Amino acid sequence: MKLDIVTIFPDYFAPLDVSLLGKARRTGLLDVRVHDLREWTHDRHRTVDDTPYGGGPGMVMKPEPWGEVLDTVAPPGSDPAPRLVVPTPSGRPFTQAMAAELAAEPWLVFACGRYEGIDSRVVDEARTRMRVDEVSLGDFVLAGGEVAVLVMVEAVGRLLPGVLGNADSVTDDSFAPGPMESLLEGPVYTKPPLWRDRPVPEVLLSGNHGAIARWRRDEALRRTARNRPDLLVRMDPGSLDEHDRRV
Ligand SMILES: COC(=O)COc1cccc(COC(=O)c2cn[nH]c2)c1
Repeated sequence: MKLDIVTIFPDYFAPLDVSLLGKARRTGLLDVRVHDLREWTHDRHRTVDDTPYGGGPGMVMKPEPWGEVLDTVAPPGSDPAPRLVVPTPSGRPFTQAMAAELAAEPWLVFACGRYEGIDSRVVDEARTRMRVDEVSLGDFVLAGGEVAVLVMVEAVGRLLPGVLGNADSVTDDSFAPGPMESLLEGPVYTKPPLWRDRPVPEVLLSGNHGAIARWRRDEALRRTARNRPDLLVRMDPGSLDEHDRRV
């Protein structure tokens, strides 16, 4: 997969050289390129922002540099065209399903907004020649898109075959399709069996895989009911059996 990231703070993406994603880059699974938007400015001060039309606080990112960098990074007529992903508080919610969808794309371009945002004509113009997704990571405001892009690159990158050591840990993710879909992960344990007078739940040491699976589902249901009741109401009632309802 090819990833292009456009930002005024390229150093934010140094972390992509470490850990899993660093290995994926070195093995060629991921081809990540970071572009400094200021290289597409032509004035002495390398200006990327200006005051908002209609007044109001803060600054808006000028359209010209964005138009030029997107023309360079994703020349009109590129085939396949890339998918442009723009993190923004006013976007569609980013979910595991969207991460999986993006992981199937051959080429993603991430645009990191700053200040009050990017001149809206940039996204409008980009839509004429590529798919554009304005994506929100949650109901909060960051100073810019860089951290949001790091989150999305990690969420997408770990789904790429070969990037993660153990493919199984992707299939039983929270929110991954299957019987535990849209349930939160339950508690996990490892050695020692007793730690500061706290034992590991007996069932997990029993070797009774049916009982272990049931216990894990019960714990996932309990945690979901406690922390994310909204997920439970969204679940298909058919996927909850009599036992589930009593948990
Ligand atoms: C068209 O898109 C834009 O103009 C994007 O502009 C901005 C401006 C400021 C900050 C950000 C980063 O995104 C978030 O803060 C964010 C995403 N999810 N939750 C919070 C982006």
